[in-house]
This record gives sequence, structure tokens and C-alpha cells, in this order.
Amino acid sequence: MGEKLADLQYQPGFGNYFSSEAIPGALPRDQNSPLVCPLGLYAEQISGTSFTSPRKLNQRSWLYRIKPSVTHEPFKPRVPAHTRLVSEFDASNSRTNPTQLRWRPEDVPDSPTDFVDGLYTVCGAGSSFLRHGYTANKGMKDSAFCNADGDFLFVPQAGRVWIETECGRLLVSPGEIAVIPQGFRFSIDLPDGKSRGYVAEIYGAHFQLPDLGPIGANGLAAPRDFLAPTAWFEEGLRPDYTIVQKFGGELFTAKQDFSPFNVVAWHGNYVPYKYDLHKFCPYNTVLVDHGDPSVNTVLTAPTDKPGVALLDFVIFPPRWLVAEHTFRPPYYHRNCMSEFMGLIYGAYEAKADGFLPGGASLHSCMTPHGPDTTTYEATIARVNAMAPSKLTGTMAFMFESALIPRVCHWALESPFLDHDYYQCWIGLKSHFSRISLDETNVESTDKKTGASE
Ligand SMILES: O=C(O)Cc1cc(O)ccc1O
Ligand SMILES: [Fe+2]
Repeated sequence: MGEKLADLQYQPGFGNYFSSEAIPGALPRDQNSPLVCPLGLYAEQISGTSFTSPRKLNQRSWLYRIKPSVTHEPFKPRVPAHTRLVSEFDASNSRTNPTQLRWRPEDVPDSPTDFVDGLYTVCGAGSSFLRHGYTANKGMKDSAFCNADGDFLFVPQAGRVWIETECGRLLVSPGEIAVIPQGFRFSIDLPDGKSRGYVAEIYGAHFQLPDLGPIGANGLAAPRDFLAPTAWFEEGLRPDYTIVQKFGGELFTAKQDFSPFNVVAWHGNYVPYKYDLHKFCPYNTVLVDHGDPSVNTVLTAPTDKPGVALLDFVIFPPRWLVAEHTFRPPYYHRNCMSEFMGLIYGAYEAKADGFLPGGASLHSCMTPHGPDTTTYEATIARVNAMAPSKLTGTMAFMFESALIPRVCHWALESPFLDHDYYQCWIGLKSHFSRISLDETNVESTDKKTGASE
């Protein structure tokens, strides 16, 4: 594994037309599909958008491989069937639940579990948007996974993942994310022996960088910080290799006698990629009021309605808090969008305890939520000492979606479900007084911080 980890090369850029050769000269120069390809390779196109999608949305890549991906035995339903993977959400496997839900981190199992076995669905909607988690303690051996249904956004939380793909390899550490678009075959190994994380799956859309509007041309996630792999291939016989294909929410397997990672060169703009969340350039309040979390959007998967996301991937990274006479933690709110949150490390600003790294919370459409009692009381106790402060050592994130998720039965019955979650708000007491103290507070806050002088 150490040898595998060394010297990984990436190509920077988001949405670029990349090209990469593991052997110089492997890429046809003047056309995509020559009569005979250089080095005797097969040409194969992978289309991530319909052929006729508008040019600015069109995504496809050309792979030049030792054998084409079609060379395998027929697909058969996978045995054993996967019990915790759901994609058609209905009353048989899930229910809606408007209450605030929170889960403690799942344990990584003791029994040998690779990424495919360790992938489980927490919640989702229709057949169009899902959130999964995974826990794994062994690499995928002689097998590759292919999601024919949609794109995977990986958010490892503990333990790195080594992802071999048809375009090359990605090493993804907690604090980084990776996107494996629909249809790419990939295999996951675990350099640290085990890994746990979150996965969002989207159907029918790909991730884009958000528009920056009045922020301007720079800020948030910079295109050059996204890294695509460079061509890498395996050759030779692999007598018992299995392709596991998720297709219509069900798993199928097919045997072949070679590695699917046999692409010697490729070019195109449909690629897996990774991004280090620590490179995010956050924008934030510099005078008053807590801004909406959309300002921290890393990637967005749009719906047809302008500004309405199938999935926004939003982060809450380390940053300075400087707002004056402002309640700095998230405000209390209800949202027509549904919010699934996870914590990669540290503590989240709205929850003093109970929201643990590796855990998750779900505040569905119009379900009220906000800071817990401890956070609220501690914040207003500091009303006269609001010096600039830095949030450090934390990385939380949110999958925010226009769809209303159904929650899988097993997730509602899980021993990791925190039945006392509601208690964190029960202690919020009335501070109501008919005589407002606001004006005096404002004045003393500004004087004490010195920040506005
Ligand atoms: O609910 C949450 O903690 C996420 C969130 C954070 C924030 O700063 C503002 C709104 C919001 O939904
Ligand atoms: Fe929220």
C-alpha cells in the first residue's frame, strides 16, 4: 500500500477538458475513434450527459483501454442481496418523519466488510436523491463497483480511502471529498485499515460550482483546487474479477478475467475528482447578522428551477466570527429545503454536545431547529464581550435538498438513533421582558469589542 500511495499525480481544474497518457503516444492525436488506435487499444466513450445536452453542460470522456468494458459475462443479481441499500423509497422500506433526528456515529464492524457491504442508506426521496453512510474495514478485493444510477459524493470522516478509477487513482483523506460520476467503475481500498464516512447520491444531475453572484469572480471553492486523476492502468489476467453494478437501486454482478482499470490514456471532461475542504475560501458576516449557509456552498447539483438545488453541499469550516451585536451561531429556523448534516471533526457551532464526529442529523422540510440550549445560553451570556473569535478545529457539512427525504426503517430503529435529541431544545426558556434591554446591550458590546472603533 505504501508504494501505491507514493507519487500520485493529479490534474487541477473543475470541468476542464483533461487529457492524460500513462504511456506517451497512447492518445489518438487527431480524432477520437481511429480505425486502429495507438498501441492497439480500444476506444470507448463514457457519456455523463445525453449526447445532445447543451455544450456548456455536455460531459463525456474517451477512454483508450486494453480491453473494452463490455467484455464480461452477463450480469446476475448479487448474492447475497444487500439489505441496507435502498433507492425506491416507499412504505415498505422507509417513512417520512418530521421530527428532528440525530444519530450517533456508527461503529465500524468487526467482521470483514468492504465498501460495498458497508454502504447503507439512511434516507432519500423518490428514486432521485439519497444519502448514504458507509463503514468498511477491508479493501475491495478483485472487484469494482459501478453506480449506473447516479453520482456519488464521498465525504470520508475517519480513515483514508484509496479509490482506483478508470481515469486513475485518488487518495482521499478525511477533510477531503471525492465525486465519482455515474457509470465509472471504481474500487476502494483502505490505507488505514478501516474507514467511515458519508455518501450523497444524486440522480439526473451532476455537481457544478455555485454561481458567485455579487461575491465576484473569486472565493469559495476555487476551480484549480479540484484534482482529477492521471491515467494509470493494470494489465494481465485477473481470473476472478467481479464488477458490482448498482442499477435501478439493485446490485448485480458480472465476472470478467481482467481489471477494469486498464485505461492507458483518456481525454474529456467527464471525470472523477477530489477536493480538499481546507482550501475553501469562506465569506462571512463582517458587520451584523448571521448570513445564510448558502454562502458556504462547495458544490451544487441543480434542479430545473433556478436556485433550487437537488443537492447543495455546504460546509462549515474554521473561520473568524466578527459580527457586532449579533447572535453569531446559526439562527433558529425552518427551511423548505431539507437539511442532512454530518461532522467530520471538532464540534459544530450550534450544538454544544451530542452531535459527534461521524454522527448525523436530519432536519427535514419545515422542521424547526437551531442552536441547543447550552449554545444559546452561553452565547447570550457573552453579550458584553463579543470580541472577534476564531472557530477552529472543526469541519461540519450539510447536504441540503429540495426533496423531502423518507427515512429508512432501519435508521429509525437503529441503536445509534438519539432518542433524546429533542431534549437539547427543551430547556430553552423565555427571556421575554416588556422592557427591552437591546439598546444598552448594543452600546456596551461595541465599546467592549473595540472592533468598531
Ligand atoms: O441548521 C444548521 O445548523 C445549518 C445552518 C447553518 C447556518 O449557519 C444557518 C442556517 C442553517 O440551516
Ligand atoms: Fe438548518
